Amino acid sequence: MRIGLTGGVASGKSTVSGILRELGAVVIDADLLAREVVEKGSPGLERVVEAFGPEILTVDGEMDRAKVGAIVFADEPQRRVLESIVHPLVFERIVALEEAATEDDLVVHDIPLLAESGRAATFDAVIVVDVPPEVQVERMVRDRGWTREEAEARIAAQAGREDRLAIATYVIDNTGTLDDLRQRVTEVAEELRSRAES
Ligand SMILES: CC(C)(COP(=O)(O)OP(=O)(O)OC[C@H]1O[C@@H](n2cnc3c(N)ncnc32)[C@H](O)[C@@H]1O)[C@@H](O)C(=O)NCCC(=O)NCCS
Ligand SMILES: Nc1ncnc2c1ncn2[C@@H]1O[C@H](COP(=O)(O)OP(=O)(O)OP(=O)(O)O)[C@@H](O)[C@H]1O
Repeated sequence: MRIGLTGGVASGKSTVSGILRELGAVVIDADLLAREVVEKGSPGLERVVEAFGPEILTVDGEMDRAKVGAIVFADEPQRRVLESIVHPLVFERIVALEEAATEDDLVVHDIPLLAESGRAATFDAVIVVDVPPEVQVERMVRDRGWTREEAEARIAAQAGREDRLAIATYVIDNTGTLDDLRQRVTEVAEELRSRAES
């Protein structure tokens, strides 16, 4: 089964995918792939430098993620430019990783922008991790040291909560404790396994 996993920034997707991995799922993480395709010295990073200038590199030749984030989350056309470079490269890697998975695997695609992509219907089921925007902001400020403004800019760059909930087969409410989350994820994984068997 191919499962889409999504949720707003800092909703808890990585935490959920970590639990699913412990429960035996194969996880394909789009954020991780989006980092790999612009690694130091990669053709992807070369293209980002052509578009945004060498000032987005650190002294070590890595992409300065904070600098690029400050540019693209303040300016939608710039964000589209970055996405037009990164997304096709990520998609290529997703296809290659999927080919490596076996038929019995529960393959979970952690895709932050699944609602925006229009690809939700290509999955057998979609899990949406849901928290209200106040909780997203609180967790970004608490755990990432971002300002409230930075956190709000990232939320504003994404689909609204209702648009994400509209693509959900399963909603995972993550306003409770991490123990509550683990219990709900385990329930959803069991339902997915019984669907796969039927
Ligand atoms: C702008 C960048 C350099 C900022 O890096 P940073 O380390 O601060 O964030 P990171 O990559 O870990 O992403 C954290 C979260 O931000 C949100 N986010 C990232 N990119 C985007 C985007 N283009 N639009 C809306 N939200 C986004 C997602 O919720 C993601 O889970 C980076 O996010 C990036 O390269 N974005 C473009 C690629 C992309 O769209 N990735 C998202 C899924 S493929
Ligand atoms: N139920 C919870 N209670 C408290 N903190 C939580 C809970 N779930 C997740 N967190 C914390 O909130 C932060 C965001 O979670 P996580 O990194 O899993 O979100 P994400 O959706 O993957 O984020 P991103 O969109 O940036 O990839 C993390 O610091 C995580 O430890």
